[in-house]
Amino acid sequence: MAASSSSSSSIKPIFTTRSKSSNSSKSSLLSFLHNTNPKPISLKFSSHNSNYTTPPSFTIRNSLQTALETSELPVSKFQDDLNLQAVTPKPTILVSEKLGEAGLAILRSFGNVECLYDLSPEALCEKISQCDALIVRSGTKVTRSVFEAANGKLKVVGRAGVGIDNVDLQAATEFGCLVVNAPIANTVAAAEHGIALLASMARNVSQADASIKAGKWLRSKYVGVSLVGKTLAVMGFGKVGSEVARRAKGLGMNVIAHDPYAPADKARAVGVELVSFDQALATADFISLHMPLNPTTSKIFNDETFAKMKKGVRIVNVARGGVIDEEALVRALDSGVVAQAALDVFTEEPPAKDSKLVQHENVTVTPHLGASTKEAQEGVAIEIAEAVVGALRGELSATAINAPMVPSELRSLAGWLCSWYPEGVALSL
Ligand SMILES: NC(=O)C1=CN([C@@H]2O[C@H](COP(=O)(O)OP(=O)(O)OC[C@H]3O[C@@H](n4cnc5c(N)ncnc54)[C@H](O)[C@@H]3O)[C@@H](O)[C@H]2O)C=CC1
Ligand SMILES: O=C(O)C(=O)COP(=O)(O)O
Repeated sequence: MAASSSSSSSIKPIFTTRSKSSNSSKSSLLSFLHNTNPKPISLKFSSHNSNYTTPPSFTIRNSLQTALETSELPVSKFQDDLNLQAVTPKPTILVSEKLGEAGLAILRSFGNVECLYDLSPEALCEKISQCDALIVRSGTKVTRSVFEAANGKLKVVGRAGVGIDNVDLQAATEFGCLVVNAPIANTVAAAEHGIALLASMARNVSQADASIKAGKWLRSKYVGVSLVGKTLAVMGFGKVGSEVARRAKGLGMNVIAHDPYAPADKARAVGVELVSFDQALATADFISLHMPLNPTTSKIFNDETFAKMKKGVRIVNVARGGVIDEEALVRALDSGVVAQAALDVFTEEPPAKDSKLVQHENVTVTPHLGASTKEAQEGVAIEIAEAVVGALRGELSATAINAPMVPSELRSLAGWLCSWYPEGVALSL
């Protein structure tokens, strides 16, 4: 494939585009074709070194379809030529973890849906080469091996939730696979779970519950601490963090937040003061974690940072286990620097049965339930199904985490066009 910045008369066809206003509702993977730059740009492809001899995937055809519909070309000529509608097969969508019915219904109306919930990593790699899209939650690791095994067929990975730390984004991008998530629908559920853990930790609810079921009646052992008037540091003032802050203020807490990227006016609007990381640690009676897991936040809570906390601090984590050095947390609990922790998430999920952290008497745990309400799961399922179907249709995704599709699609499109037009093709924009 060769690309040049000038057009050539020996090359056909020339795709020109209509003005943006002519079809504003239709976004496309080829939306960059809607170029308002008066200087024409053209990409020239020739078949000389193209490896593409097979017809394009449905995604490419859908993108091309959209491009044709929004162009000034005599569409029928090309539609007849390319037989876009007739050759489009139904995509295969693999759902590897439990997804709400409403989302599955949307997916089924568009493609062939296979729900296989307990695939081993090896079985996933074996299956993936037959799939156009994969939908996961937090339990499926979408590793480089998965993208390698997909052999170019996998076009979209949909994360039915927020955190995308279980998807190798670098590999996805390299393999031309779009990753989309569902960032909105589980925000309130996660915030409510954070508040549930905060309150139950402060009043020893789970320990007291276990003791009474074991035949004990320990009223003095389980005297708790009050929330009102205490300082809560929200670490990560995004969607979940800000909802936790709002609710904590309703409980009479003094709320501060640390987030290097949060706008001060957003915090002010909730009545929250944005502070530095160290200031948050030094001031807080309670710390609630709501940042994503990434290389910057990995084990950001460690021996050094626990040492900066107020003695007797209480920590809630509904973000990701990996933001805490779990061995350091055990040490901090043993020394009393951390009085209690309430954890929904763990570095390894599920954690080992004999995990010192999980078994610690001052630790309350739940099995990654932050997003697990009926309402949130229905919402997330719809949100991710719409995002995945949109991406497969060739539409530009509002929740794309990476954006590898344009070059990849263009390469595939170029190869395919070259197989139809061996003398070469120019896209004039
Ligand atoms: N336990 C569960 O079931 C759930 C867990 N989550 C976790 O919660 C995280 C947050 O979710 P949302 O609030 O929806 O995401 P979000 O993207 O709206 O908020 C994350 C915030 O963290 C901030 N941040 C990034 N690096 C930071 C750092 N080093 N220190 C402090 N703040 C930092 C960002 O600026 C952003 O404002 C997700 O990434 C996910 O891992 C989300 C939903 C459910
Ligand atoms: O949305 C998130 O980031 C979550 O952690 C929710 O995870 P889940 O989809 O319940 O496995």
